[in-house]
Amino acid sequence: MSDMPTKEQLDAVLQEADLLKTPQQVDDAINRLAADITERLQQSVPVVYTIMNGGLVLAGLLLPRLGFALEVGYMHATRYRGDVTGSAELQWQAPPSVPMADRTVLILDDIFDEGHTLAAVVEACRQQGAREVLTAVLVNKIHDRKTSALTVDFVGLEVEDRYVFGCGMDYRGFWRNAPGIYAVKGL
Ligand SMILES: O=P(O)(O)OC[C@H]1O[C@H](OP(=O)(O)OP(=O)(O)O)[C@H](O)[C@@H]1O
Ligand code: HPA
Repeated sequence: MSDMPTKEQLDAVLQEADLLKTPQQVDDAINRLAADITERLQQSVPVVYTIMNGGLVLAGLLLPRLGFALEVGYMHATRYRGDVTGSAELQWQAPPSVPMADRTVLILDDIFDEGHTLAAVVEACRQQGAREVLTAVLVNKIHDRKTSALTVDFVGLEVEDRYVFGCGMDYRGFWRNAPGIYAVKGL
């Protein structure tokens, strides 16, 4: 990955970006996710795993809206490592933090793009003996380059085929904290 961008460059990225989803649209989507997940999982006492770093914002906003007994864990798997294109190989920087044998598992992530990351994580959960593995993402990116047959169980929002950031998603490691969902100018 290239050198760290300057503050001026980072500010310009946000200023020039296209706002695809407002903070209100994100909030409404997370309410819908919470209702659908509650209906499906409220009896299951699941382990809810966040995939770091991208899933962090979704987890923080979603978990308090789930009013049933659950356990929380995290894992850090990365394919992009701060770049805007993914490498073939998934790197595990932190393996799953809570045992999942014979449990219902819900995986939270920010974005389902080409699908490598979530497919690999779901496979890892199955190998560790999870009884059932469900997935939830804030954003599904619409294109025909999906690399896995995985169907995400709970999707908050759909976005067009551009490089997006905000609400957990980064541009070169930055702007995960942007409160809406933005597309980088020219990408
Ligand atoms: O569907 P895919 O094409 O596999 O892309 C989606 C994944 O890419 C991002 O992770 P990244 O590897 O950038 O790590 P991060 O969460 O630390 O940003 C994002 O958080 C997803 O986990
Ligand atoms: O469009 C994206 N934005 C941020 N992170 C990502 N990881 C995969 N696709 C994206």
